[in-house]
Amino acid sequence: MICHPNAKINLGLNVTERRPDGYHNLETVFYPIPLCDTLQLEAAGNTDSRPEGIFPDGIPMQEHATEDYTFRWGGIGIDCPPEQNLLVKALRLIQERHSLPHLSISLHKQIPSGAGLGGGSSDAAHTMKSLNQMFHLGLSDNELEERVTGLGADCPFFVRNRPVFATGIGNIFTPIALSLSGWHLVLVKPDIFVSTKEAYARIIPRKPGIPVTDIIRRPVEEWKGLLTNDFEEGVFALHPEIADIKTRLYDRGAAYASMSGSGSSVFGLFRTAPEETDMRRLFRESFYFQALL
Ligand SMILES: C[C@@](CO)(OP(=O)(O)O)[C@H](O)COP(=O)(O)OP(=O)(O)OC[C@H]1O[C@@H](n2ccc(N)nc2=O)[C@H](O)[C@@H]1O
Ligand SMILES: Nc1ncnc2c1ncn2[C@@H]1O[C@H](COP(=O)(O)OP(=O)(O)O)[C@@H](O)[C@H]1O
Repeated sequence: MICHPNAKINLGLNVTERRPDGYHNLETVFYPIPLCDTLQLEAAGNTDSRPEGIFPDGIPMQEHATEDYTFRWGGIGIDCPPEQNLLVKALRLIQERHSLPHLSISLHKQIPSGAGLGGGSSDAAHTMKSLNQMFHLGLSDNELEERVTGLGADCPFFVRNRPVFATGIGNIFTPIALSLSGWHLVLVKPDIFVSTKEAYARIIPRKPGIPVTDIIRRPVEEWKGLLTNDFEEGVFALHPEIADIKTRLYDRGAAYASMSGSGSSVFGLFRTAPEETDMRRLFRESFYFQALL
C-alpha cells in the first residue's frame, strides 16, 4: 500500500498556558498542504512489493532490517536512528495489541524536518492508518487519534487531515469551513533546525487579544498584523534570518506570511503565483516549495 503523508501549516498559533505535565495548551488552526512524503507498506511475500518502487532513479537508499520489519528510506536526511523513527514507533504501538506479519516499509522523505511542518508526525499517523486498513484492525478515527497522540502532540491531526481549530496540546479539534483553494503557497525552509521543546521554553503563555477563530473568518488580506504565531518573537530573536524570509515574502507581494509552528519554515500566501525563478534566486540557500492550494 502506498500513501502520501502530507505536511501542515499553522494559521495563527497562541500558546495560552503552561500545564502541570510540562506541555502547553494552545490555540491554532492546522491546515493540510500538498507537500508530501511517499510511504509504502507491504507484507513480506507480497509479490507486488518492489522496494525500489517509490524511490526516483539515482536516490541513495538506506536500509535497516530487523526480525519483524525491513525499513528503507531516502531523500531528505532524517537525523535520528531508524528505531527512533516515528513511523517505526507507530508500528511498535500497533504491534503491542495486534500480531502482524514481517513488513517491508519504504519512505521517500520530501518534507524537511525541524521545520514546523509536522512531517514525522504525519508519517506516524499515516503508518497507523495504513496498517489499520491493510490488516482490517477495525480502529476508529477516534481510537487512532488517541493512540498516535502518545507519539507527539501534532500526530492526531493527520488522522482526519482536514482544516481544524485545535486546542488542548494540539489534540482537541473543531472542524472549520476554511478553504484556501485558489491561493498560491510559497514555503521556505532555511537550513536552520529549531527544537520544538526549546521554542516552547522561550514563550510566556497568554490569551490572545482576538481569538484565532474570529480572525480566520475574515478575508486572508486582513490577516496581516492580526493572526500571530507566538513562537516568532523568540525564534526570530535567535535567528534573524528567519524573520528576514518573512519580510521578503511580504516584499514580493504575499497577502499573508508567517512562520509555521515552532519553525524554521516560513510560508506566504499569494493571490497570484509569484515568479518561481525569481523566488528560487531569492531563497537559494533554502528548501523551496510552491503549490496552488
Ligand atoms: C509547535 C507545534 C505546533 O503545531 O508543531 P511543530 O512546530 O513541532 O510542527 C506542536 O505543538 C508541536 O507538536 P510535536 O512536535 O508533535 O510535539 P511533541 O513531540 O509532542 O513535543 C515536543 C516537546 O514540545 C513541547 N510541547 C509540545 C506540544 C505542546 N502542546 N506543548 C509543549 O510544551 C514539550 O516540551 C515536548 O517535550
Ligand atoms: N519519519 C520522520 N521524519 C522526520 N523526522 C523524524 C521522523 N521520525 C522521527 N523524526 C525525528 O523528529 C524530529 C522532528 O521532525 P518533524 O516532525 O518532521 O519536524 P517538526 O517537529 O518541525 O514538524 C526530527 O529531527 C527527527 O529526529
